[in-house]
Amino acid sequence: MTPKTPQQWQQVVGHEGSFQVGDHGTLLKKFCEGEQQCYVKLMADHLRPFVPAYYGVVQKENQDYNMMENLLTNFSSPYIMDCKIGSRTYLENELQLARERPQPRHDMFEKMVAVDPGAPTAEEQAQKGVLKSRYMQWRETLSSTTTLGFRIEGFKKPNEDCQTNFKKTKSKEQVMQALSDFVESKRQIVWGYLRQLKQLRQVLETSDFFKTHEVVGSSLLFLHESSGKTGVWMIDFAKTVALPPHFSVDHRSPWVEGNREDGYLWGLDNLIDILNNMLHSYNT
Ligand SMILES: Nc1ncnc2c1ncn2[C@@H]1O[C@H](COP(=O)(O)OP(=O)(O)OP(=O)(O)O)[C@@H](O)[C@H]1O
Ligand SMILES: O=P(O)(O)O[C@@H]1[C@H](O)[C@H](O)[C@@H](OP(=O)(O)O)[C@H](OP(=O)(O)O)[C@H]1O
Repeated sequence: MTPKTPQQWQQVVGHEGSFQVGDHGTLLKKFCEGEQQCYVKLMADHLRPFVPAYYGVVQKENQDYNMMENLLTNFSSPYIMDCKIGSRTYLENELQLARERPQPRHDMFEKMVAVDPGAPTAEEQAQKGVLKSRYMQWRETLSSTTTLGFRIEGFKKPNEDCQTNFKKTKSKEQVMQALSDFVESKRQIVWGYLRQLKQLRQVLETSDFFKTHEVVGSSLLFLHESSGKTGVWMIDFAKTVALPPHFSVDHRSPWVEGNREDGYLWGLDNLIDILNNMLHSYNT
């Protein structure tokens, strides 16, 4: 592991308190066994260049962590964006669990009401709670997850606060507007991202890992700096699970319960199309 300096890290979105900055350009994420298994397999897969390097499990103050590469150390003054890829953000077994043991969540009710006071049903209003699966589906349809197969979770520019106000960014035009803001309408940056996303798509089509896994709730982390340097990595495999033997998905077909489709490639196709449109619009 090559020591890298300076050590810097900023979290754009995701659970608070899950991360710690480690030594030598590493990042520690609270241990999740499923995620560990994915990283171990990914280190031996064609996808390896598109994921943070994984260094194993470490313990700190009685907490286990997965230790990985802090991707920000490759950049001096990074612009950072997190896009959640796929047409679905919850696992099929989460739906099953919600049916068997419904547990209305007050925190999710509050988050829902904060965005749209009219969104909860009469029953949800009465119990001041919503099921997680219902909340996640509501978030998907409110944003571009259902219609485009990806959504912008947030971004951060150097010396500015994080922007995370994208829950209602849904139409192609709204998404383009937000992406243009992130890249500050710079042709070279869009071009760099497009090149890397197309490479990623090619590698995904040949990856054994991707062939055999349902990839849900995973993000692409976009990093660039004003010099024109760009990079894209797949992160967050906490809800990426191995498919049963001989079970296959094409990552593009619509999801119906039981088919395990995640819409990952469909979302990536749409994201590439949108960036292509942006590139052409900057020409004129
Ligand atoms: N390897 C990495 N290098 C640099 N930054 C990272 C890395 N992994 C994660 N991050 C930062 O942390 C944020 C959250 O990461 P991640 O999606 O893994 O967390 P999470 O808590 O599992 O999220 P979710 O709420 O989607 O479950 C990302 O948006 C990014 O800003
Ligand atoms: O973005 P929001 O609107 O804040 O909603 C959260 C987001 O969907 C996370 O992806 C999800 O964690 P998982 O991906 O791990 O399910 C979390 O569930 P949680 O509260 O149960 O952690 C939600 O609260």
